[in-house]
Amino acid sequence: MKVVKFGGSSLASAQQIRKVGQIVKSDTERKIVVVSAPGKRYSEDEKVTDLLISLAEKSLQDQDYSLEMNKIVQRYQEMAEELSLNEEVMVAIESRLDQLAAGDKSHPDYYIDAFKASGEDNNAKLVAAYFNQIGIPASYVSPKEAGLLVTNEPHNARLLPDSYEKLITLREREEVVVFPGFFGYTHEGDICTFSRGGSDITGAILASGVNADLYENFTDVDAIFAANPSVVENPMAIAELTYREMRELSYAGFSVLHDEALEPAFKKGIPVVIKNTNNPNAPGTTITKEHTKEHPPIIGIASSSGFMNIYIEKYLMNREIGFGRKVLQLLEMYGLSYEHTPSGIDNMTLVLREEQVSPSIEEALITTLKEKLQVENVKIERDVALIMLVGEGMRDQIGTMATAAKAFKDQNINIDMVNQGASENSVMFGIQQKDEDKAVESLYRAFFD
Ligand SMILES: Nc1ncnc2c1ncn2[C@@H]1O[C@H](COP(=O)(O)OP(=O)(O)O)[C@@H](O)[C@H]1O
Ligand SMILES: N[C@@H](CC(=O)OP(=O)(O)O)C(=O)O
Repeated sequence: MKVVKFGGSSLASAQQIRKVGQIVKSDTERKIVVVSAPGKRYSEDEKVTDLLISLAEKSLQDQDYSLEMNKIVQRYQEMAEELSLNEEVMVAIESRLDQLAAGDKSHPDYYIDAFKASGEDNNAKLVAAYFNQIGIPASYVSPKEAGLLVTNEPHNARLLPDSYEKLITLREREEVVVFPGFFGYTHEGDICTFSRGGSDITGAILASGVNADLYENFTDVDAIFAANPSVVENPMAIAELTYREMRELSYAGFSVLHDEALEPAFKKGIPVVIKNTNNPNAPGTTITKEHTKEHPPIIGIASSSGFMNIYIEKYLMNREIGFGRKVLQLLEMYGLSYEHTPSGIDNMTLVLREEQVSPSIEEALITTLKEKLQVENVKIERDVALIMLVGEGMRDQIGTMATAAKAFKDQNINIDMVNQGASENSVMFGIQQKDEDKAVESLYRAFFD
């Protein structure tokens, strides 16, 4: 049995949905189909999820949201008409949107999440109707009915593991299950979505829940490339990579697969294949436990911006028992999560996502570090990008650092921070955001050309 997820780009128009129908029809093992909301049809187009967020925000402020509502309804309407679906589908979609607009606004985050989730929910109803029309017996199944339970964290929910007890029963369905991605229900019955791009997570959860043989993730590229194709021209396609490598690459910017989508598949050892809806015969990229084929020592180069460094200096820091704990406790006190903590003898750098740290939190943090922990120097650097060189083969390769350092030097890029774990699966470089693309291009040339 295969679980198949189709991303927003694969479901953006009637023409794309027809391709999806053919892909599902061509393999009877494709029994569970997870769908995203309609994505972009062309680069300047709007994703339905983004339209739903602006609609909900306007509605919360009692502003006129008719423009967004019309655009959303029109997106589904055009697809339903072109696919010659009967009126029932559009009646259900429009009445759900009206019901949401009239919903409880006393908890804005839940109000927004219910709207966000409707993008996938309505699309699943439409796709199920289309499958039946072309002779694929199918039914829409809601996360509530299937028992997909999540934490009470709007915009950033996580799966509650007891969901698995019920999800296994999806295996018993005769017909193809069409399941909306991106959200689940809390124990209290509220809708909470995963973070953006989270339909990939739903696909992985269902694959794990039903013990699938394969999780196929259909998108709009032939493979995962060794570098982001919008930064490097014609990057090399990766035939195979491990969960560990993919986890690091998707964390650091390979948006083609959500980084949280790997854990459920990894735990059960279910292989994941990335494939192209527009070219389904291309072999795609397989993500597995171990490499089975020959592969280069560096498998990919990813980059991600929006980080900040908090550099802390205190003489004899290395002798002070509990200093690191106290620093991290301070972060906890301000509700901040940290990404990395490279350190020296008398200094420590905290790498954080900068969107969490408002100027007032920054000021309070500096004051507390100086007053409570007697830190001598605190330096803040914003607009930091992280560049990640990933590859399990790096371990047995001499000279990786030398090649990377030369690539940075050739482009006159200053390295602010280097972080390499003992596992030697990856090396991370902190640089200024303005140099991000230049750094990826230069590293790509150094390792792949
Ligand atoms: N290393 C990479 N390899 C392939 N695609 C990448 C990579 N890094 C970023 N991408 C981008 O990921 C996109 C596919 O992901 P996404 O937009 O989430 O698709 P979907 O709509 O199918 O969910 C590609 O179109 C590509 O621009
Ligand atoms: N529609 C949601 C969830 C998702 O996974 O979408 P996509 O498959 O288009 O990345 C979003 O835009 O975040």
